[in-house]
This record gives sequence, structure tokens and C-alpha cells, in this order.
Amino acid sequence: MASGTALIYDEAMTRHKLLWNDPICDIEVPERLSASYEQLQCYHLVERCIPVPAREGSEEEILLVHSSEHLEAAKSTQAMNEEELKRISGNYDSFFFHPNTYHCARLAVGAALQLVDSVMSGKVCNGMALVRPPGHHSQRNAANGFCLFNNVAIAAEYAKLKYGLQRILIVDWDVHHGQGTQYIFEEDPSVLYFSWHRYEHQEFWPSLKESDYDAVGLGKGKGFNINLPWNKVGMGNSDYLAAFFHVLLPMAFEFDPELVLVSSGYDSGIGDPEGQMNATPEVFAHLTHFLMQLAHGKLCVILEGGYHLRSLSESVCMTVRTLLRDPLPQVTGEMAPCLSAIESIQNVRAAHKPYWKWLTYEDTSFLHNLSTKSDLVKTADTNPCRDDEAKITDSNGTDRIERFLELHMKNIVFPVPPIKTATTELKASADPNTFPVHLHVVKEMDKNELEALVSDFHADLVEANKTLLFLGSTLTILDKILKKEVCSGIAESPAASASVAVALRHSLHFGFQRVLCIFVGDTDIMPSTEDGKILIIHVCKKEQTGKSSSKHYVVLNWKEDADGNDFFSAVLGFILPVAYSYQPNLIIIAVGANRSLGISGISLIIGLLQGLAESRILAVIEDTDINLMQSVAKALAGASMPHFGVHVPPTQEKVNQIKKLRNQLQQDWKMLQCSVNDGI
Ligand SMILES: COCC(O)(O)CCCCCNCCCN
Ligand SMILES: [Zn+2]
Repeated sequence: MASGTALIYDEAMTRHKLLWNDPICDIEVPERLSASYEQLQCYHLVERCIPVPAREGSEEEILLVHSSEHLEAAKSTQAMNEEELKRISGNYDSFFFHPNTYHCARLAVGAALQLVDSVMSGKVCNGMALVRPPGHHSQRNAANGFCLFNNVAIAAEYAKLKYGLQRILIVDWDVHHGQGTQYIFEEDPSVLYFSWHRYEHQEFWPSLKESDYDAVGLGKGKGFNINLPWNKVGMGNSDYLAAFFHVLLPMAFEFDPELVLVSSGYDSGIGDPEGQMNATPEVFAHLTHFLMQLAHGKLCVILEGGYHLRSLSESVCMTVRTLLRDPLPQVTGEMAPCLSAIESIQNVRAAHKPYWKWLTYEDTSFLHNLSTKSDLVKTADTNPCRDDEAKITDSNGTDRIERFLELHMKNIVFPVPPIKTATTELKASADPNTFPVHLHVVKEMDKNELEALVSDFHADLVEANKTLLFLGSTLTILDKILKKEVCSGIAESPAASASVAVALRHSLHFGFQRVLCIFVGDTDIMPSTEDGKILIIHVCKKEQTGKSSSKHYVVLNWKEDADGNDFFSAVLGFILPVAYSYQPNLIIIAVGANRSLGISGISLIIGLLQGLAESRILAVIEDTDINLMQSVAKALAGASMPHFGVHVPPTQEKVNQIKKLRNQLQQDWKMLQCSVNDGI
């Protein structure tokens, strides 16, 4: 499996600049690129990446998307004087030419294609291209919104042509709608285009009817264009995460792309004058992490917008750090999407219901009584959980990010330990080079030390000496995680429930306030959870007699079908939102002998939850299946997800179970909310 992260940056792309006074275009400055690159250097991230040179996109490559008239018009500007440049710029909405623009735009195209080649050739696993002019507004025959050539659209067509790809996902998290990209692919089922964008009921630029949630694609492309309009400003981390959990990720996993391209605009971040949103830089680490679980991690991130230099630079660094597989910083802010965001999420899910299996069973319905803007403003702003963001938003863009950084950034100490996964012993048969390099074996805790520790704290849990012996590996590994010597670990145990009970108590004793435990399989020991310091999600085969779900103890009856691909909706639509609502400091994944999930379901949980608790995950495995151990080790060590194959929608009764649990718990765990109808 490929590894390494490419970084493409060429100072030449800073030579495109505005020569006259234009208050609309004057935010697209060369310093956007240099400031981002300098911040990457400042965090020592450049040296950890694999440098890949930019190149000029060829005319042939540009003609994959654009008309020859458009290409010729752009080419002709190289020799123009300022007056002529100003005149031709006036032919377009919000675009400016400079004598270097054409050259820079070809470098931006070429940089995107170099990134695709680096990933598709296996030279790297993923990468980022810092380019300008950006691309997602430009159309076959027109420049628009600071964009001359559509870098990402050309990259997608290039990847289809050169590598024969048939399923490419484009995720556009820029705060503007990439209408250019939408027009290019709206009839093409091989390219799934997702965009969220400031919309305000068509008042915000480019103010198009076709930017709304009901533009689902045309002809064969129906269902492959996803628009998520934000009808209010001030959207924050929880709104963006909810959009991924309840809209993008289920579709993306069902689509099962061979390559993921990101139109990576950071004007959706806090402090940006265009977006006026509140999402903070670390959310881009989480969004990037989720996309790394697709397409075997083949991910190309290509810069679009982002006009607040500090916010842009911090967000670029969060993205690159995640591509390098560093542990993710905790998401800040209250985990509760606002009403307006939930309305938009509900509507786009309803609009796409006819096209996606995973949606078939969900009875999402359109929100016909769309609350008026005034209601939304009132309702959302009365959302008490937004006070810390309110503190930030009461000032203007620049000091909003400064205030955020001083409020939060110091807490976002980038987790020091590299992702290392420890295990007490590798099965003799395990061939060491199938395990990722980060794995290292630690020696057992010695017996008397173990006895001392267990008898002091956990004597009641350890009935017979045999369990004591096997507790060793769990506690040995757990101690290393608690002391931050490693990020994650795997312990084998013949009694997973006893080991987990001791591990939970040990973690709380160590001072952790919130420990999430996902227990897969039937178990007889269930630690008490009433103080909220433990949240247990128990995935078991059959109804647990007398055990009903409560806020901190959730029972999920799930017997996976043969090839285990029906668990997506449970993970994406339920486990992930609950886990993100809880914001644990440690995650324990326990797999009992009689597990009811396939290996892919367990790997999916690990892969997607790894963004939480700064990647501190302890896996306790009772099942002796070596394939399980290897898959868990690969998932913990940050290797991208195994291929899941065709998505199997869950049966009606499984979906009903999820919906029942969601309705029961969505007031406790607000990230579960994805429709207004369910009596919010
Ligand atoms: C890929 O381009 C990046 C971008 O989406 O950030 C470009 C935004 C153009 C914003 C143009 N505003 C025009 C306002 C007219 N009243
Ligand atoms: Zn933008």
C-alpha cells in the first residue's frame, strides 16, 4: 500500500495579481499561497512531505474541459496591456487577468495533474496542491469567480482518461458553490460532485437557483450532484460534521470511489470575509480524515478559496498534518448542529432518496414548511450552546480568528506521540512485514507489578488467577496509551469483558473523564455508566434480556449479513454521531469471541473513530482470528480502510432499530439530528 504525502507548491503561481482597483477581486492575493506555504514550513510539515514539482497543463489537457475559444481567449491575454486586460476581464463575472495569469493558470492545472499522477502511480498515498488562480467556478467557455481553468474538473477528466477510472468523488468544501464543476459533470454518473455553500435562500453569490438542494443532476447523472445550501451564516464545526455524517459519507461509501478529489476552499472557515462562518481550523483535519477512509486513501486536495490569511494557513496545516496521518486534535465547540443546518440536511437527503439505497429505508421527507429566515435566525441564535462561538463572532473577521486561536489553539497541542500501535505479542504466525511499521511489541507487565495494581484497584473484578494473567497485556498497553507513549494498542485477552472492565476502571482512576467503549459481541460484565464518565455502545447479536438503551449504555442488535457491508449506516448514521457528541478522551474497542460483526465492520469503526480522543484507541481482542488481529492492527496504525466491496443496504428492521434509537437519544446526543420532523 502506498504511503507518503505529496506537496505541490510553485512560487511562480504568486505572480498573478490584480493591477487595478476592484473591491470584489482584491481579496484573491498572491500572499494566500505564500502565507500558507510559510505556515507549513513553520510547523515543519514541508520537510515531512514528498515535494512534487508543478508543471504547465498542456493545451490538450485544458481542452478536456474547456472550449478552444476559451483557451484562445485566455492565451491572448499574455500580450495585453493593462487597459486591454481590464476590458477582457470585464467580460466575466468577478475575474481579473494579469499578463502572467495564463501561465499561472496552466501551472495550477498542471499541479493538479501532477498530484493525480503521484497518487495513481503509487508514488504517494495522498497529497495537496497549493494553487492559484483557483478553479471551481470556471466553466467550459468562461472564467468566473477568480477562476480561469477548472483545475479539479480537468483532474477528474484526466484521471478517467489516463487511468480508466469509472468512479471519482469530488468534495467541494469551499464556501461558494462550484457551479462550474456542477455544470461540467451534472450529466456524468462517473463523477459524484458534493458541494456545500453559503446560499441564504439564493441571496448569496452566485445566487443561482441550480445551487439549491434539488439540483440532483441531469439525465444519467441524476443522483450524482449533491448541493447542500447553508441558508444562514455562522455555521460551525458541528454543522459541517453533521453534513458529513448524514449526507456525504453514506453516499460516498455507497458510491465507493476509486479516487477522491477535494476542491479545498477554506473560506468556509472562521474569520473569512466571504464565508462569515464559524468552523475552526481543526475541523478540516476531521473532514480530511473521513475522506482518507475512501478509495484506499487515494486523496488529492487542491486549493480553491480562502481569504483570511491566518485562518487559511492554519486550515491548510490541519489538512496536511492529517494527510501525514498525525493524530487529530479534538474538535472545539458544542456538538449540536443548528436548526437551519438540520433543515438543509433533511432536504438534501429527501431530494436524493430516489437515487441512493442507503436512503431508501430512511423515511426522510422534504421540509415543506421551510421556516422563514427570521425564524431561523431566532431559533438558531437562541441555541444556548453557541455561546463560546458567540464570544468569537461578536468581533469582525480578523480578530475572530485571533480570538479563536488564543482561546483554543493553545489547547490544541498537536498530540506528540506519533501514531504508534503497541501489542504485547504478535501471533507466531503473523508475518511481521504484513504489520505496519508503527507496530511495536512491548513486554508484558511483570507479575508482581500486575498483582499489586490489580489487587489494589480491581480485586473484585478478578475472580480467578487465570484472568489476572491475561489482564497483563491489556494493562500494559493501556498504561502506555495513558502515558502517551503510544497512541493506540492491541491486547489479546481470553476474557474481553473482564479486561475491558478493568481497563475502564483503570482509565477513570488515571483521570480520564470520558471513555467510550464499543463492545462487539455478547458479554456478561457491564460496568456502571451512570456517572457519564463511560459511554458504552454494545453491538450484540440478540436482544439483551432486560437491557434497554439509555444515554450512556446503548444496545445495538446487529447480526451482520454475510459479507458484512450493511453496517455502514449503523456506523455513519449512529455510532459516529454519538461518539462525536460525546467527545471521548479514550476509546476502547472490545471484540468478544462470539462477535456479530465482520472484520470490515470492526475496521470501519476503528478507521472512522480514529479522529476522536486524539487517536487514543485500545483494542481488546478475545477472538483469536489472526485476520481480525491484522485488520485491527492495520486500521489502528492508520492504514487506509480495506476495500468494502458493494454496499449492502441494511434490512428494514435494522434501519427501524437505528431510527428508534436515534429518536430516543437525539436530545442527548445532538449530532444524531438529521431532520426537523422528529420533534426537535
Ligand atoms: C474557486 O474560487 C474560489 C472562490 O469560490 O472562493 C471564489 C469566490 C468568488 C467570489 C466572488 N464574489 C462576487 C460578489 C459579487 N457581488
Ligand atoms: Zn470560495
